[in-house]
Amino acid sequence: MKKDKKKDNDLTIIFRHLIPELRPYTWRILGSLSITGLVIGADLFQPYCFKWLLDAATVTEKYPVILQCLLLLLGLAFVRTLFSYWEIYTRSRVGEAISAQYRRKTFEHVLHLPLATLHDMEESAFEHRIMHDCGEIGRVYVSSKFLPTIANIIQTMALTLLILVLSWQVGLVSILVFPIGWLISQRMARRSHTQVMQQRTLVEQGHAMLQEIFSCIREVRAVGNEAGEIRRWDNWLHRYGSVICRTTTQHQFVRLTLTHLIHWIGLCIVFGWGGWQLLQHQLTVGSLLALSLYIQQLYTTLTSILSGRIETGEVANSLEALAAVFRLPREWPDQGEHTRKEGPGKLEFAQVSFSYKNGAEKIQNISFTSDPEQMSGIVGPTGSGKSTLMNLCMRFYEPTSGKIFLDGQDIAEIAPHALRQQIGLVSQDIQLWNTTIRENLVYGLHCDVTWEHVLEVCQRTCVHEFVQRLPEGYETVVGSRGIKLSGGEKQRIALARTLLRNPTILLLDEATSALDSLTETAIMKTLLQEWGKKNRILVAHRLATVQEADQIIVIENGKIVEMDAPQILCHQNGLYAKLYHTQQLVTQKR
Ligand SMILES: Nc1ncnc2c1ncn2[C@@H]1O[C@H](COP(=O)(O)OP(=O)(O)OP(=O)(O)O)[C@@H](O)[C@H]1O
Repeated sequence: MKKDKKKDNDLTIIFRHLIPELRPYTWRILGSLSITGLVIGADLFQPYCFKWLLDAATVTEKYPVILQCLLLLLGLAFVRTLFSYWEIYTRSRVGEAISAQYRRKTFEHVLHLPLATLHDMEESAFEHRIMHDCGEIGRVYVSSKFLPTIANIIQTMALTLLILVLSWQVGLVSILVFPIGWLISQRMARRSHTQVMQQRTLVEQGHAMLQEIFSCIREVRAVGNEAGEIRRWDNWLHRYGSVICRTTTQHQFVRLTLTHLIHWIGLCIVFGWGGWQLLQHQLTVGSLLALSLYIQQLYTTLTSILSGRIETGEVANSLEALAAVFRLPREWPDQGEHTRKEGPGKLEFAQVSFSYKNGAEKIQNISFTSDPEQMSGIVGPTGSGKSTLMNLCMRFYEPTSGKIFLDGQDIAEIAPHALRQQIGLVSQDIQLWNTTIRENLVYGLHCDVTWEHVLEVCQRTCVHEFVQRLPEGYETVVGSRGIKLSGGEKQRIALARTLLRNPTILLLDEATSALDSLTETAIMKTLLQEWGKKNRILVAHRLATVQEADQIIVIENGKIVEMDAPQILCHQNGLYAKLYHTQQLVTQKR
């Protein structure tokens, strides 16, 4: 995902992108912080109890006070434990709610991105945004860093005040350590931002690689390249390992150094100065103990603030990555008319040209009309642009020039959502959901259909024929992407699924290529007779599939080279006749 050239400071990124998103959770955050306030209160009270206890033992020598202080401390410990549980719970709830809000928003946005945008991206990138980055923001950052940091800042201020009250000289000197720590952490935060970026890129590459290997597992097995893939994976592991090792070492080093160094320096100051004040009888033993406990607490909160500061790089990266996703323009509902009255389904291409991003023109100046009740066949050599034409009809891509009209209306003025309710596409690459055949058949149906109607369509598309032989019939689970079905079975389900939506225009892109001739003939008969009122456009390599078509459009290198009825074209000396005779020859030889 592209990033802006000018880099913002990570705190600026957090303020710009995260804070506005927290607004709906203001009350929940305030509730969580109030509980944190109770925990802080208990922490602040504890050293004072010890001071009273020690002063009672060394100065006033009152044993009952010691017992009272001990009871108070034990009570405080139990109450604090309860408050802490409640605090962690409310904080996690806020964090999870924010993650869920980001996940919902990102998922919804990605679902509405144009196909062209989705195809340009690494498939796993969006998955990573939704699963990792959204979790990073809410669960990791807000619940365990952002809210604790606010609490730590409040606690730091209270502690500073208490220390100053107990001994202002010790207080002032011990606070001086903070600016030094802040400077170190600012520097580390900048470096960490870059390292986190490297880490993120590597993680995404790893995800993409795994996804690719597992989706191509048949090919890996077929060519026996398991060793090659293991080498590729090892290579990634090696690169990832060294980046993680470097980042973790630096993080841990800074965190430990800050924690130990600051603690030690702080304690030396307290006991050095405090000891001297004790000798001068300006401080009691109880006050010295309370001071040292407060200083310990102060430095613990300070180091949490500082290490939290170093780790802001990670969440800033996630926020920036999500902001980049949100900047990608949506396909719908911003464009075109949302609802549309159904027409007869006349489709007209008027001088349409198209090129994929930064590429040569794959469709050049194409004009043709396909009328209702007509069957048009599109044929041509592989790579000539037939599927691209289908994609343009569906508005998966926009023509670079020219227009496509549906019943006289430019499809650029119709919202893709409304357009696609009228056009049914069965594409070459059939995707089935990993669920039952029944659920696959009715997937995405907007209108109510009876099971009898589903069965009727299944019979016409020869689905019923193979499903009834399956032990679990329509309740058979088809596996991931329909892996448990044959290519022809998948095609039949896809065809039935499209016909159930009852579109006005049917686009069949090699939709029967995997069927045996008998099944294909039966389905073509249905298309000709039962669905004869629809505008049907068939892309086919096998010319027998389109021999009953009213017109054939022959495409070569993105241009229409011939267009007429098949009976006429096969007697001309063009590309269609050449393809036709070659296929006949091959069939005769067999
Ligand atoms: N998403 C894409 N990005 C860039 N180029 C593409 C994309 N999809 C297809 N192409 C290119 O566009 C050209 C036309 O492809 P298209 O799939 O439309 O051909 P086709 O006639 O349907 O081929 P086939 O008969 O093999 O299915 C090809 O050169 C192909 O490489």
